Amino acid sequence: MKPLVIKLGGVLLDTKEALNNLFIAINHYQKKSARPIVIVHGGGCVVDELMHKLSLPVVRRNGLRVTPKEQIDVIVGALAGSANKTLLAEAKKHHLSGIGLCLADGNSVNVTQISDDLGHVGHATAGSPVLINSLLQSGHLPIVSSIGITSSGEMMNVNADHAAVALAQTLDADLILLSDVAGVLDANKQRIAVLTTTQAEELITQGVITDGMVVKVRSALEAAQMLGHPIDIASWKDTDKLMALFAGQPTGTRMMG
Ligand SMILES: Nc1ncnc2c1ncn2[C@@H]1O[C@H](COP(=O)(O)OP(=O)(O)O)[C@@H](O)[C@H]1O
Ligand SMILES: CC(=O)N[C@@H](CCC(=O)OP(=O)(O)O)C(=O)O
Repeated sequence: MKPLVIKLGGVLLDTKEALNNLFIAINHYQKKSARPIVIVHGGGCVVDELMHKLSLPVVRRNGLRVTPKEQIDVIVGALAGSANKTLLAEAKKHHLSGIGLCLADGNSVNVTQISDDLGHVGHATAGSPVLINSLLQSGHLPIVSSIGITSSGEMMNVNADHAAVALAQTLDADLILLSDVAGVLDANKQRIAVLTTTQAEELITQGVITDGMVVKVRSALEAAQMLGHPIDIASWKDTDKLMALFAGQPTGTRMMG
């Protein structure tokens, strides 16, 4: 059975009740289904809060955080440290055997620097499935942060949607991108049930899809094309629909590629 990669991020990491509900759903699903789960996470909000406390500037370009050399250490601390361990703690509380990893562990996702302009921001591509598959076979729940390391040993900050796509490719897995919205919304703020590449690019041009959702939508469409099946963008807030979502029902926006 194909593994299921679930991408988490955003304010979820700061929302105790929603995290609790999500892990209840993961626990129930793991008891009911033989399908292994892998979590990939970001934590842009956790990074923003830390930057604010440290009086460091937050600069994003096309949805990606500009990450100067002198900031990569604190960003690694926030994502591979605080955010990763927050999720690991939640897994433990729900009696799930979480293993905290980053993209570089087991060379699961390969990362190269995108450009000097963005600094320590990585482009992610599929790597080796060996480590994560062996963890899944022994009943663990891998929880993977979006921090990667280049072949020359440089730490890179990877957008977590990009990281999730690359990891889903590594594992030939199904992929769900969870966010704080019901799905991709149209100009009237209504959830769009199904979206193709052409429709999505029109909505981006019209300014209906903006900010982080542009990266998410393009990542999902790329993944749908590469994996050969649709990808769902859905809400972590819809607790009662999570089990159905994990089982393959479209509760958010189904991205067709
Ligand atoms: N058309 C759209 N539909 C839904 N959300 C959108 C849209 N355009 C912009 N957004 C914004 O994108 C956000 C989700 O992207 P992002 O903040 O990067 O999510 P996450 O941190 O969960 O990965 C939403 O909270 C919303 O503010
Ligand atoms: C390069 C880049 O933009 N990295 C992201 C990584 C975290 C992330 O993507 O978190 P969410 O999924 O919560 O948005 C950042 O620093 O915010």
